[in-house]
Amino acid sequence: MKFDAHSTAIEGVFILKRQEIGDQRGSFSRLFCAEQLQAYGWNETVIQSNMSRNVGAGTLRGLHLQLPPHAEMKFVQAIAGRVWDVAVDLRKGSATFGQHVAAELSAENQMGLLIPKGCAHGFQVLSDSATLIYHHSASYQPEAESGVRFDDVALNIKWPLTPQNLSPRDQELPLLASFGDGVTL
Ligand SMILES: Cc1cn([C@H]2C[C@H](O)[C@@H](COP(=O)(O)OP(=O)(O)O[C@H]3O[C@H](C)C(=O)[C@H](O)[C@H]3O)O2)c(=O)[nH]c1=O
Repeated sequence: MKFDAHSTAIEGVFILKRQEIGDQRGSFSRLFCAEQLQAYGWNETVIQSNMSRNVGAGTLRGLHLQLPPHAEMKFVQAIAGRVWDVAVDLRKGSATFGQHVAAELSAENQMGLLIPKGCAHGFQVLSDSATLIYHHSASYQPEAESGVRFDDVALNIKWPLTPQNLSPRDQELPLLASFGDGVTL
């Protein structure tokens, strides 16, 4: 079983399509493979895996990242429904600082987004509900949690639907300008 990888405009952000093998009983697919993902920069242990269950088209979570020394890589996949998944480059010295890439992730298209340290992640639900699985290379450290506002004009993210259901925290996240010239990793 192999992941079909596609690079993006942001270095280190990859779209990885998992393989699904079906038969008369249903199907089998691999959600993570350390050996294969090394080729796309994942050279650390999976420390935590999380599940995000979401209801309501338009629901938006993010854009979040953990700051050093707890910066983390994430591999995000949809196992039910459809989301518009976004990564924003906040790395100091990156040629794409402040830029973002987006991809539709769904149970059907089997796509996942590999997000390197120093990039913020967020998504918007496109279906009535959606469930995401995350693999993380670091543990959750609330004191290291940061993020950038989903509607910051400096990011110019064209969310497909009217954003809904944002948490109070997400509504108050800082703007890109507050990151100066970026996160030092
Ligand atoms: C992320 C996380 C959260 N929590 C607790 C903290 C809260 O009590 C509750 C919900 O947390 P939060 O509102 O931060 O969840 P999301 O807004 O979905 O955050 C996630 O959504 C964006 C899009 C991401 O990329 C991150 O994985 C993550 O930040 O779960 C934990 O106990 N462990 C965790 O790893």
